[in-house]
Amino acid sequence: MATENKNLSEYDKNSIPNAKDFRFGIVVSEWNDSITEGLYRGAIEALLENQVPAQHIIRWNVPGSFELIYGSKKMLQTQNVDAVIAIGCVIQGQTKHFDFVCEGVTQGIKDLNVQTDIPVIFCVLTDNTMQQSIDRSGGIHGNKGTEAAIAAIKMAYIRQQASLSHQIDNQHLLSAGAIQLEEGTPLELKE
Ligand SMILES: Nc1c(NC[C@H](O)[C@H](O)[C@H](O)CO)[nH]c(=O)[nH]c1=O
Ligand SMILES: CC(=O)[C@@H](O)COP(=O)(O)O
Repeated sequence: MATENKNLSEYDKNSIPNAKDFRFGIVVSEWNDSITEGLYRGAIEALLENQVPAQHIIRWNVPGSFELIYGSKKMLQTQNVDAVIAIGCVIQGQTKHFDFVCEGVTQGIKDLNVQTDIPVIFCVLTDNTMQQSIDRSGGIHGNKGTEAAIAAIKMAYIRQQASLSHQIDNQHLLSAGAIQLEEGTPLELKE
């Protein structure tokens, strides 16, 4: 279904997990900043609307969308976050550069999701015209930043539940004597 048939800002508020304890990193590209600032506003408003404390949100700026890869990697490596939102806007110019930037940032963010344990949300517009970007960053088609923030909350929750499930499995295996901890290994179930 194309974006024109779906408002990017609409979501079922009853389907959103409690996000008050989650921490989020937001990496924002400075290219097309009139658009990326609109995407950021959509994201921050959705996070705050879902009880994420402002002090649980860390923002870094990078020069362009291609740098979202490195910025997101360092964010998740050095900051205590449960998800990262990568915000950018790539608009077709006169050359093939658009294709390489879009493919590069897409593959780079995909790689971060494969190679690390922190979800990185792809909030990068890849548009033919500035008007298309305006329409998707708070215009007639809603705000992709809102969509990305909701995705970030849901993925942080999935990560949390997966971790808890794994710890409970280990506890059961320990109790059944199926596995043993190395001497001195503390057993603690994280909240
Ligand atoms: N043309 C756009 C760019 N280009 C810049 C690259 O993202 C990158 O910063 C540069 O190649 C140096 O590594 N970036 C955007 O985000 N949007 C564009 O439309
Ligand atoms: C996505 C880009 O890098 C592009 O907007 C740059 O414009 P041009 O292809 O005209 O150099």
